[in-house]
Amino acid sequence: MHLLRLLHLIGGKPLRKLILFASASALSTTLVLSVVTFAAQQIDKTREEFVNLPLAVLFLLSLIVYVVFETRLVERFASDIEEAIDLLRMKLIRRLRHADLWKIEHFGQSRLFTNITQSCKVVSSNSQYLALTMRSVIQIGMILIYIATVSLLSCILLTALLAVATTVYYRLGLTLEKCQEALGRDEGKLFECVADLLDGFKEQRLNSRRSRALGEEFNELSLHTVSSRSEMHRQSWQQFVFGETMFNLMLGLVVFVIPVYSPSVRTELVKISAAVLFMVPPVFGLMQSLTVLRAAKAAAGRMMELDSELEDIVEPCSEEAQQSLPLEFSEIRMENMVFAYPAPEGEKPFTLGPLNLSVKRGEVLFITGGNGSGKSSLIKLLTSLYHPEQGMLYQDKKAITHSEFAGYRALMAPVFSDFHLFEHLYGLGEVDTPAARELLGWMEMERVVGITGNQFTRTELSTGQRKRLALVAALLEKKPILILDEWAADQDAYFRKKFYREILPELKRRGLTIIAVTHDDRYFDAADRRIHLEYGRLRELHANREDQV
Ligand SMILES: Nc1ncnc2c1ncn2[C@@H]1O[C@H](COP(=O)(O)OP(=O)(O)OP(=O)(O)O)[C@@H](O)[C@H]1O
Repeated sequence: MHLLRLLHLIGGKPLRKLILFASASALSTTLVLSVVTFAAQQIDKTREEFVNLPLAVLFLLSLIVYVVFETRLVERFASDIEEAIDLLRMKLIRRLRHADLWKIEHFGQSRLFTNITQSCKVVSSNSQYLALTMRSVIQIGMILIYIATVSLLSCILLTALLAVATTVYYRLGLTLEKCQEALGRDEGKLFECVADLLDGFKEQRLNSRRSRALGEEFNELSLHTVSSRSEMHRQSWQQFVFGETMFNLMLGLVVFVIPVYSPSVRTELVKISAAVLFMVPPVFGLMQSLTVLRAAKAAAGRMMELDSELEDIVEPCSEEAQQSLPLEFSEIRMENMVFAYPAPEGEKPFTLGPLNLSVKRGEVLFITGGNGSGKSSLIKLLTSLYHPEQGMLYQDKKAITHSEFAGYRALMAPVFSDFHLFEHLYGLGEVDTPAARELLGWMEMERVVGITGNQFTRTELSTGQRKRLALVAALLEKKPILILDEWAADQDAYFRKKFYREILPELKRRGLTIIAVTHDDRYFDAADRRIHLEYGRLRELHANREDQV
């Protein structure tokens, strides 16, 4: 079972301890039952008027043992399962951090997000039911043994009835689960519709026909959800009524059926009925936990599955085995690199290459080309985030192998076209405050945002402003190569000019190597070299002319 496999992550011992606590708790309840029925019998036999003190003490002791072990069981299980979830979650994040970009792009973000956040929550909030199941099963077993010591026939009949009841209850639970899944799907569609409404709020406000159609769609989906939810409640109630009925049937079996087949048992009917009544909490506990546990089990299964899938998409070389490369270099080079995107059957795949490109230290290189010509893909290849089908990357004479990717990437600080602005400047350690202040001033952002600790004071800004901050963050990394993908596209005319005429030359003067994807033909002369891409093929051009070299 996935939950137990999850517990195994923190070693086998916790499980043994849990079984021990569950057994002690179950044993003490059975002892309470024996003491109560024995005391009742004694009172009936001897007609004593005084309390049987030793029995009362034993009763209290058993109760104390029960409370102590039951509390320890739940506490222990909660902390063990949280520890196991934490281990698995850390493992997932570690794998995710080292995943191959191409594979992660095709993995499905929502699935990753749901599993790492939601599934952990489901397992965490429902898994205490595993402790309840464990304790309930042991307790039912002990009570049945107790009944067997009183009447073997009663024990056999009650066990058979209990087995049938549990099986049917479980099957009813499966139907209920299907209803819950259907409800989940319907609710998902409903939430998508709400998300559509919020994301496209402006568009729907400006178009009343679209707004009405969206409203009608929402009504239809909402009605669907209502009927799915009603069906789920019906099934859930049916399951509950079945559980109660089966329980009453057990009592009926004791009082009306068993005496017919075993007349000698008549004197013990009180004992057996009391034992059956003592079974109420564990039987209901078991039934309740079976339903809830299925959700926790499914969530734990999803996390385990994600773990093994992520194992397949991590880059082949572990973090520990990565070797560093010298930060000094005279050139980085792509040699005969070919990369093809998969294409639908019968269609020609977009192929980049063969690419041969050398970038010298201190050079400003512009990459130009039409939409879809392969510029961003080339950047991903050059930064070793995508892996080619053929060809290699070189740092000077050294071919970059899997174990040197981290060292090679350490040369570069990027601002991608679909950049993410981290509010925290992760990995910078102590921020060089004067340098940060100078950069913010340079980007004309010093009045808008500051840096305290190693965090921007705000990031809710316009796209152009956020890009300026992303450039500040990249420059604070103090890497020798700056990679920019259409950085100036969101800047106003004034700042675009400042970028090409002031910032880039100053960065070059400071010794940075700059590789920039750009469409700004007015400023092509700001580069030392320009390469142009057309349908994945590369041509080298003069920086300010279209003609081929
Ligand atoms: N994930 C993908 N799966 C399949 N094909 C893709 C994928 N991403 C890009 N492509 C294909 O690769 C080609 C190059 O894409 P790329 O993003 O590198 O172009 P680009 O030159 O950066 O374009 P733009 O100027 O529009 O940003 C595109 O024509 C597209 O068809």
